[in-house]
Amino acid sequence: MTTLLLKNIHTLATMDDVQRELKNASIFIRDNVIEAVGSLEEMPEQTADEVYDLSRHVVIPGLINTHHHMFQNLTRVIAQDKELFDWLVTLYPIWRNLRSEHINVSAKLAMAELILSGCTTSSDHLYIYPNDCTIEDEIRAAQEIGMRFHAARGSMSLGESSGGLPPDSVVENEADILRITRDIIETHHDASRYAMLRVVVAPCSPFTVSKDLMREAAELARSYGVHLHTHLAENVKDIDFSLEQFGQRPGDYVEDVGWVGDDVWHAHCVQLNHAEIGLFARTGTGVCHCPSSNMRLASGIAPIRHMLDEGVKVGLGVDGSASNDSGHLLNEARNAMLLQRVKDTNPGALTAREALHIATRGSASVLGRDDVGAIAPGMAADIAAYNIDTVGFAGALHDPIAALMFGQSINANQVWINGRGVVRDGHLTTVDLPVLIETHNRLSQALINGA
Ligand SMILES: Nc1nc2[nH]c(O)nc2c(=O)[nH]1
Repeated sequence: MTTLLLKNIHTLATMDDVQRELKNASIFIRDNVIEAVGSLEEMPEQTADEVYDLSRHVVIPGLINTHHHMFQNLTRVIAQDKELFDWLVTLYPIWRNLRSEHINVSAKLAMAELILSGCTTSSDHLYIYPNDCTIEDEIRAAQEIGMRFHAARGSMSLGESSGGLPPDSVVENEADILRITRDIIETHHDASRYAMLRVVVAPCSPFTVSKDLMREAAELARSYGVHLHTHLAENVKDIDFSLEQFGQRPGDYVEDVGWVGDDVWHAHCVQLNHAEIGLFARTGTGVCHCPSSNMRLASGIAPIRHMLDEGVKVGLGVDGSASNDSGHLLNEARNAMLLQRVKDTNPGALTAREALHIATRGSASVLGRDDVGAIAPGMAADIAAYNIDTVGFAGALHDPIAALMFGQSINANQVWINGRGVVRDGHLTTVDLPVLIETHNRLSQALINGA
């Protein structure tokens, strides 16, 4: 057993059930679990195997990212001025040449970027499997870097010739998709508390898979008790496709194929209407909000305030790096807060604390986890600490928690995942970042050049 004591914390946002915010606080950790939170006198021991003085830090629970396409790091800033469908059609032929090494390296790069921003748990929606790519390429990446990971086994089966958006050359056979997804669940899914790896069943979107696959995927997921994830109602073209192809709005579509419930979360949901928001609230269906991508692709502004008021579970996601094109989760929370104010022309539409709540507790609930997202006894030791002696905090020390959201989106100085220090003094401890960046750039350049 090893112990870790974080003490003298300048400001601690616990995000616990009563949203406690503490000054001069301490956290005591045994192995991978938080044992105590409070003053130093309240800790079970006043010292530990490792002790950190965080008197110049604001500390929060590790942020949680509920939607990404990590392979897209290789193809950033392409199709810069296109909406979703045209953007995808530009990129599919480049992604057609992905190989196993691309998936592994880009996932590690994406995870490095997320962790440095203070994110400790991420999902990734990997939906394209050309050549020798497998989801195990990114599972390996998560294990190597030490990130808590929800591997969403995506898929595309509806090629252009069947009325779908992607070219036939990048889609898979549905029987293969279901067989491989079952194998991945059986091999890798860990349902236990503090699990570092879970599997999610995740056909890509209504315009890339058949309704049969959606139905069968839901049955498969439920037979194993794993979560379901897809894209939904991302922009107006997406709604038009649903009406033309299925004669249904997204709400009717997801009800029809069994994709509502507290084991389901949908990315984007920009264009959900009032009735559909009610459906999501009644059924416990979750939403991942991706504000930067929605701005980049001009998809619209998701009605997050309305969703929260109706009781919809809302989490946060950076989305793929080809439509964001950054994977900084703190910045995503900032954009969520600011964008909702624009939507509602209301400076109180989303507060800093609410934005932080979405990025921690909201995201945890969307992923179906009650062991991450808060700093409280019995929770996993996933913690991010930001140095407040920085230019961005100058003048904001009276409220460092608000400054994290309103101010410059900085990187974390220290990050622990499952009790393990993965960022020390601003540097990743588990990967050689300069080497990783160099390898990633070499692979990216060759992929974009069509080599
Ligand atoms: N933002 C994104 N939306 C998508 N829909 C879909 O089918 N693929 C994507 C994607 O990569 N990004």
